[in-house]
Amino acid sequence: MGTQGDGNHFLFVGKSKNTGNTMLVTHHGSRAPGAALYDKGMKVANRFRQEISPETLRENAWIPFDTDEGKAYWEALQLIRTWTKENHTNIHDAVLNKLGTEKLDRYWNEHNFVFRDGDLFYHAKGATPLDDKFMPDITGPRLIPLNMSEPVLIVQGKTNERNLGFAPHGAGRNFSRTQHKKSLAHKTVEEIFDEETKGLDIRFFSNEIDISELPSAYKSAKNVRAQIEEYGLCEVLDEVMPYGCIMAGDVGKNAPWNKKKKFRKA
Ligand SMILES: Nc1nc2c(ncn2[C@@H]2O[C@H](COP(=O)(O)O)[C@@H](O)[C@H]2O)c(=O)[nH]1
Ligand SMILES: [Mn+2]
Repeated sequence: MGTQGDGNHFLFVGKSKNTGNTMLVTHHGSRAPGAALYDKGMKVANRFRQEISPETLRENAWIPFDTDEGKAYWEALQLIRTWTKENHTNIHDAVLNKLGTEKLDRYWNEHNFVFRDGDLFYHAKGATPLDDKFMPDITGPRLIPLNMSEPVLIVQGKTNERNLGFAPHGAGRNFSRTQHKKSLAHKTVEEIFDEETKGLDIRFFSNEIDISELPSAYKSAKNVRAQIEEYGLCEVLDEVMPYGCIMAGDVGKNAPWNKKKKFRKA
């Protein structure tokens, strides 16, 4: 609790285009507790698959909701949701405490999660819910990060015939991490970093640049924004103009948790 993990998890600081206020945006998911639930859930789902529909692929296994297991899984998902929100809140509170300041406002949103509308379950991979029916306890607009050098979009929207009540949750990757690294192999890591992060304060906790998290790893923010507009997916209310961000960095080279272990042993 209170840490953000690695990969594309980030703590982003920027300025509201509308008000000039400083804004802090954190991105991480359900992390280890979510992964543990997923593993357990898939084992249960696979038992149902073998019983109900052995011809269905293992990856497409499901747990029927009208069973004890289905209800328990849904409840566990809600617990994971609470844990995730609490973890974000912890990080935001720690920053406020350190700065000795108060927040003006706070809101959050979710993506890559399961949302329910009556008997329908929406697996919103790559999407963030706009419609309040998916998040009755929601308190503010939704957020769409694109990449570290682009504004985070603050959006709102209603269900329409194209969006099913969801907006894209980000830009998404251009290609795999390995392909991305290969495509830039003719440059040094430092060159790539300097070119892509000019004017920004980008920090990696491990002190190792992770080029697979730089803007070129993600789809063109301009295209994503144009498509949001073309298809009327949601309305952009404000933009958080980037100042900088902190991420774990390349933990393959230098994992902070390994260092901590050594320190504890010493
Ligand atoms: N503002 C930033 N946005 C980023 C950064 N790294 C990734 N991203 C965007 O967030 C989504 C997250 O999606 P997920 O499915 O991987 O959780 C991703 O699609 C990017 O568009 C960043 O450092 N700063
Ligand atoms: Mn993510």
